[in-house]
Formats: sequence, C-alpha cells, structure tokens
Amino acid sequence: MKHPLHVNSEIGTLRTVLLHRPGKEVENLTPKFLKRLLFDDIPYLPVIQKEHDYFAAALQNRGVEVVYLDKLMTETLQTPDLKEQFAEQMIGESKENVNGSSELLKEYLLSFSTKDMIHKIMEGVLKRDIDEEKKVHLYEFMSDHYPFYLDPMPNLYFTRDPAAVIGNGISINKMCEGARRRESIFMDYIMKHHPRFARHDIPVWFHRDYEFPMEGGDQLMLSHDTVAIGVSARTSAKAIERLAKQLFQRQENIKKVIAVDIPKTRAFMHLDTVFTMIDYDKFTIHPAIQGPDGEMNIFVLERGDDPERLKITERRNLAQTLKDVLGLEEILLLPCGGGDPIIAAREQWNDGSNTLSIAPGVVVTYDRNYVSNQLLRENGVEVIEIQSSELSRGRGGPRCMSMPLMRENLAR
Ligand SMILES: NC(=O)NCCC[C@H](N)C(=O)O
Repeated sequence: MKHPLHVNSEIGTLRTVLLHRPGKEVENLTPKFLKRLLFDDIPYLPVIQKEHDYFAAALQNRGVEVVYLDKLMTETLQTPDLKEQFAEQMIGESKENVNGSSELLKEYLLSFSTKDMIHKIMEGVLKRDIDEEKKVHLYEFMSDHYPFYLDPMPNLYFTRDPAAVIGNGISINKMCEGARRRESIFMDYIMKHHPRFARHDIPVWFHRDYEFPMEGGDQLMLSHDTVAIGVSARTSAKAIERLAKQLFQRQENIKKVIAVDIPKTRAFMHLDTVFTMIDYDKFTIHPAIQGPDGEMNIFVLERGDDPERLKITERRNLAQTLKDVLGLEEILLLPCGGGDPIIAAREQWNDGSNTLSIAPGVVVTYDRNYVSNQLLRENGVEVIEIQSSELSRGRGGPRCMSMPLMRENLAR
C-alpha cells in the first residue's frame, strides 16, 4: 500500500496537494471583524472563486492531483457518531461565542447532511440562522451584541498553515491566533478517520493540543535531512524545540532543524512570506529581514548526546548557513521587488516572496508581483502566474494556499 504522505523537499515535483476553494465564509467578513479574522479587506466571492479555480487548474495542468478540504472532510465523517463528535468539538472550541447554546447549535448543525454541515461550520453560524421559537435564553436573542455562534473561517483557503507534511509524517499545528485555532481540527480528523490516511501508520510529529503555537507557513522542508522553521509572530521557539526533538527521535534522516528568527510583524507573519525555496540553489527573500551585512539570528538544532538536550549552534548569515546545510558552493538569494525599497515592500505585502515550487526551478506566483516575477525569469526560473486581485486580500500567496501531501524525491 502506497504511503499517502511524502514530502522530502520544498521543490521536488509536486504530486498531490490539498486546497480549499474559498466559500461563503468570506462573505461573513464585515469591516467590524476584519482585524479579528485576520483580513485587510473583503474579497468578492465570485471573483476569488474564479481566481482559485484558475490556480487549481494551473496545478492540474502540470499533472498535480488536487484534493479539496471539504470533500476529504465529507468522506471522513462516515458515521453519525463521528459526525456528532466533530460537531461537538467544533462547538466546544468555540465556546466563548456559543455561551450556553451548545445543545441548540448541535441540533441545528446535525440537521444538515454531512457535506452541508461541514460547509456551515466553515461559513460560520449566525445567531439569526437559528429558528426564533427555539431560542430560550436571553443571550440567544442578543444578535446585535455579537452576530455569530460560530465564527466564519475565512482563512481556510490558506491550507498551508494548519498542518505540514514532513517526510512521511505530519505536524498538526497549534494555530497561534484564535481566529484560526479550529482549522487544524479538520486535518486531525482526516488523518485519523479518512480511509486514504487512517489505514496507514502516520507519525504525528507535533499535535494541536500542545501549549505553544506553530504554523505551517513557518515550516520549510529544505532537503531530506534539513527543516527550516521561522521563529515568527505565529511560531514559538518552544514549539520548534518540541518538533525538533520528535523528529530527531523518530525520523532518522532528519539531521538538522534551522530556526530562523524573523521580525514579529503582520506583513512578515510567517517565514514563507519573506523566504521560499525555488530551485536547488535559488531562494526568494525579502531584503528587510536581514541586517545591513546580511546578518540575522539563526540557530542550528541537532541531536544532542541526551535526547532531551539538543545541540544548538548560533549562526548569523542565512546564505552561508544555507550553503553549509545544503552542501552548495554558491546560492542565489533573489530579492523581492528586485531589492528596490518601495517595490519590495509593495510586492512583499502582496506575497511577492511567497512562491509555490511545483518542480525544481518551476514556481507558481501572483501576477501582480511583476517585478519579482521578472527577476525570477531572468534567473532561469519558470514562472506560472495566477490572477490575484481577490486572493491576495487575505495576505497569503500560492505557497500559503497549498499544502503538499506528496512530492517526488529530488534527483540529486
Ligand atoms: N503561510 C502564510 O503566510 N499564510 C497566510 C495566512 C494569512 C491569514 N490571513 C493569516 O493571517 O493567518
């Protein structure tokens, strides 16, 4: 039986990827709750869906199998018990908004088919969705106080963040922001109960019940033996250390975890918003993450003599560290926006550094980042552009919108 998860690099030919087509959840965004739901503007649903379909088609045209989150989830909740358990967990983890209405809400959710229930949970449940005559508590009548029982999940199309495949195992992440915390419940259920995955022995390197956060945008598989992880606004040093220990204890081929400290700001929320790998020796970088002489805080974690104590070495230069861990003489760091401060800031804001590699030297990018795209082309990279007017409003690019499940091993 072929193992369903296999990712040994950032750039190996992409075989299977998980996407989520934006749905009505983005129409439950209103100006009042934008910040809390981690958006800067409200996407126009028909256009964001069209752009997303174009993205999916661009991948399929290159032979990539695209699997969708809602479909996998529907196939996962095969029994009434599991459906109920899932609804209870979603309600339980939304308890602040649900207040005393969990029974009412559960009855409401279970009245839908499994597929529709999953969509409802993704979209969010408004207080006004529930029949007036079923309301018994004062709180249930207070729709003007806070409109949702279940918040919408507009960030679901960034499938990169809630989980990441490392080798043949998975990190099911503890999302940092409350607005995204429930997203990794989907992957937890899929891994445990979907027939494509549940019949395999899939190691879980990190689990969402851990105290400290970790998000997939920070997890980069640089090579079969090295993982880079951003210490960012979303990923904590404690979580990185825990993941590293698990990998060192259970996955022999992983030799190094590189913790890359990046500024803790919204524009640079994950490592992949400022740094991605595009070929054996080529990377995108947002110049603003480095000091004047290219200095940064980087820590190389390796197995220690005692499994509980890692060997930690401090490094200051990203390019040199990459050359050392990848065994390369030279590497090319391609600056977002060609390094011009205005263009770099503008294109990075729209994810100019957030490329998705689908094979060595072949990337998917947003069309709007034309200066960065041109620079990639001039350096021998094949660039597949996708439309991005609405997709970019959520502050994530093609890498953020994709979770690779299978990649081919690299030839070298
Ligand atoms: N890997 C990524 O950088 N993902 C983008 C996530 C954007 C989303 N609006 C968020 O703030 O979490």
